Amino acid sequence: MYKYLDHINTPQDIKKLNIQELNVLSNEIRKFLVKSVSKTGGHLAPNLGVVELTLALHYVFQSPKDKLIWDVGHQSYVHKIITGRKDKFHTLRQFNGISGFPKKSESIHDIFDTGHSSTSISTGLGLALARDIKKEDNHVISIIGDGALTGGMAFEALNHLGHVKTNMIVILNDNEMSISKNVGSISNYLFDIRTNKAYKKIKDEFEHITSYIPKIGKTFYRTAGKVKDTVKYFMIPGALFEEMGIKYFGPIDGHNLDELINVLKSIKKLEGPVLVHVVTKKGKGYRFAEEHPDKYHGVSPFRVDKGITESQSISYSNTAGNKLLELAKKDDRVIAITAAMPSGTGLSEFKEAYPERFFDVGIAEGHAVTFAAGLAANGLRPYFAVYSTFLQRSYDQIIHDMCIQNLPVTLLIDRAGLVGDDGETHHGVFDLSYLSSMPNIKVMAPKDKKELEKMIEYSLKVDSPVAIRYPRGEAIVLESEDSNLDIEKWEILSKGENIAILAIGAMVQKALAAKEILLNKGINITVVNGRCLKPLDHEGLDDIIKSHKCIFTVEDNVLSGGFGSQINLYLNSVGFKGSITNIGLPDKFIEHGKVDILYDKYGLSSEKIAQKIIEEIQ
Ligand SMILES: Cc1ncc(C[n+]2csc(CCOP(=O)(O)OP(=O)(O)O)c2C)c(N)n1
Ligand SMILES: CC(=O)[C@@H](O)[C@H](O)COP(=O)(O)O
Ligand SMILES: [Mg+2]
Repeated sequence: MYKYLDHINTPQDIKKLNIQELNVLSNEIRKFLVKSVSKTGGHLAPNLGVVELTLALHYVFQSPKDKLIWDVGHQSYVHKIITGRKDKFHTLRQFNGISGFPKKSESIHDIFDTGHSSTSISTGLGLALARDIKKEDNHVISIIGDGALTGGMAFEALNHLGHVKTNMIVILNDNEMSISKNVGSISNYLFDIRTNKAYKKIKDEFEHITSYIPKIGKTFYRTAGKVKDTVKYFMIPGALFEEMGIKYFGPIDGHNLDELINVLKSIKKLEGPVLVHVVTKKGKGYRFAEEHPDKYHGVSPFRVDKGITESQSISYSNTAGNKLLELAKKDDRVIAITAAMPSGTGLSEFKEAYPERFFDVGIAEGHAVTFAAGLAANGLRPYFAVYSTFLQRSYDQIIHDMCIQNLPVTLLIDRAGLVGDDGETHHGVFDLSYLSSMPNIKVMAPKDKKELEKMIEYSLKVDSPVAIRYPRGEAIVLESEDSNLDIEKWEILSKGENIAILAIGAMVQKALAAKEILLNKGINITVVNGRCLKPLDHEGLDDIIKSHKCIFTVEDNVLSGGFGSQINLYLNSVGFKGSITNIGLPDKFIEHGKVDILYDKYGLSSEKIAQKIIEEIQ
């Protein structure tokens, strides 16, 4: 089928090919990627952009002795394909299949597990300094994208690297894209480097003039040296990195295997830290992805000849974005913030409508929270829309900058609960636990679309931090006549006898379906929408325990510290004598796979909830 790819099983096989053959192999890998990812879904455009770069790295270095660390890791598919996982590639991101990110458990060539951004230089530096201490001999290579370089941690690591000056290589894969167009002053700086055509001409002229200087006199020579240093800041590509103590090489064409291999071979011999600036095209080789690298960053299954079809359904993300836009029209204090995910969080239209009140801060979730707190401290009403898993980066900022000062920042926490295919690094299953332990913040989760809208409206009326968490995907609308106008009060959705399920967020729908299953078996239970976790609706709970002796709590969060834990604490404090059973996620990292498969495996499907209730009451 494939002339070269069929014979590539280990990185050693790459080394047997010449440049011409490697170029043919690159084309074959692109075909393979498009065909395979069109069936499984996955991060297509980032991988199409790094085919030659990955081959060149494996050609020049000796993996796994030399350590390749992929930042975020969403662009490690080519690396996976040539390190023995080509035959399993059709299982990518499927339950029990290979992961969409590097996993040490999968291969000796995967050095470090990733999924979150901007960690590769810190990891690499740790590996390199451990190597030095243990007197080992290998190369450490961190491959970081221009988007990931907007994350503060990357700069903390460069700061450290330039100081300790150990042997380490940083490959900066610059495709001008984060998920959307990359933003920020560093991104502008890289753009200037890439496009500085005048640089070479001016540099040549300057060197020509200064070559006469020794004949003129020492003083002038010294002065000219200083001028040259100053000019360097403006003229020499990568001066920023050079000044940090890191040798800069580039920009290099990341699709030219000859050039890539030659440069990598040369820098391999150098002492000290080196940064190689490689310019690539995201989506290269597949027309649709080249034209819309943002839309092809991560894709669901699609037809290769037609490209992706965009979903027509309204997601929770779009619901939140639309509601925010509506509020912004009426209230000019409303500000929207994203950390490099404007479209994923439903803010694209807000960005178009109110560019002056929209901020993309780059992959900088910690900064986003403190920045929002600053805006709130000066009277504005910032909304930070962020995936639950990435908000973990802001734990201290939420406490120190939002909650202690009781500032009215609202966190719109998208992708809460199980997210599916991205797996353990991306599930948003800790937020209820860590947020509900913080004073001053209100923590909510809507059962459906209408309730999300209501919560966002409510957040604008209160003068304190608010966190609203909602799941990935289509926004459902549940039938309910909510007589309760107070969103902090719980809602009784169905009245039964003696047994009550208290559910939160996406689990309310599961609880209602479990109730139907039980009704068919002659068991009539109460279902409560526990939409506000903090403050906890004590009055509502008091009423429920008056008439129910068996309480079940259901949440798509870890059991430890979450919805059920908070209810247990309260029921203990009032001396509840009945039984309480908590249903939620266990104390382990949850693997990847379709959400419904995972719900079922971890007891959160309606069938499993009903089954658990039957077991407990028998
Ligand atoms: C902490 C964190 N925030 C956000 C994300 C979501 N995310 C994944 S890839 C990506 C863009 C990365 O851009 P870049 O590093 O340039 O890689 P490219 O896809 O362009 O190759 C973002 C924002 C993440 N993985 N981790
Ligand atoms: C690699 C990464 O972190 C993102 O690309 C993430 O996979 C996006 O997830 P969604 O598909 O839910 O937007
Ligand atoms: Mg990029």
